[in-house]
Amino acid sequence: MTGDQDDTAPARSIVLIGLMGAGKTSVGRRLAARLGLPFVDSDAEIEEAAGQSIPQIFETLGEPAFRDGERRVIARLLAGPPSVIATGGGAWMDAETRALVREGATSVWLKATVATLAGRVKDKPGRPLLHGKDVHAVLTQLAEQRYPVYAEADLTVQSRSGMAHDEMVRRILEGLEQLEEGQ
Ligand SMILES: Nc1ncnc2c1ncn2[C@@H]1O[C@H](COP(=O)(O)OP(=O)(O)O)[C@@H](O)[C@H]1O
Ligand SMILES: O=C(O)C1=C[C@@H](OP(=O)(O)O)[C@@H](O)[C@H](O)C1
Ligand SMILES: [Mg+2]
Repeated sequence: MTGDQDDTAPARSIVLIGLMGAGKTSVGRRLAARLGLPFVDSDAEIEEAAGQSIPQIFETLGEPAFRDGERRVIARLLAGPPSVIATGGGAWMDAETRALVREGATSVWLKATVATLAGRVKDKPGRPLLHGKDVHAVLTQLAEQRYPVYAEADLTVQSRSGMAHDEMVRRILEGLEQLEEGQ
């Protein structure tokens, strides 16, 4: 063991899913550092490939084109070395993506209440689905559509308002360990 790094890095990628504000990006980066794995974020990869921000992509190319790019980027990331992969909140709703993740990675749903999520993402730019909308109402509707599908993840970890990022990392590591023991 060196520093904060864990010497038992998993052989498969870990794919973080969940609604906007769940912590996929910020907790994912810390989880990767803890496990000594590369961290990748599908939104950042799409932005780099397109040379545009997520809001610009939605505006100029439209959401269907974004979803296409998202599916392709995640397939490419899954074909690479084991990593912690933060996805965008809608990625898991694609059946092809779910099948690929099931085949080659471990999926982790970062679950939180709409109130917690809304508190984290309101007034933050960069999420076109929320821009100029009633954030609580949009998240409530997305939660209704998506939570039953997110629930198919290999592991669910509850995030609460005010919970430190590192506490989430600890809970994820604990859950992954239990998952491994049960296999
Ligand atoms: N467990 C947490 N505790 C405190 N703040 C958090 C937590 N998880 C996320 N946040 C904050 O919420 C915001 C959104 O998190 P982010 O990682 O971008 O979520 P996602 O990628 O799932 O949309 C960030 O400002 C982040 O620091
Ligand atoms: O939930 C969604 O459909 C989206 C979530 C965003 O990522 P985060 O979940 O990281 O905010 C980003 O992919 C895009 O704005 C669409
Ligand atoms: Mg994110």
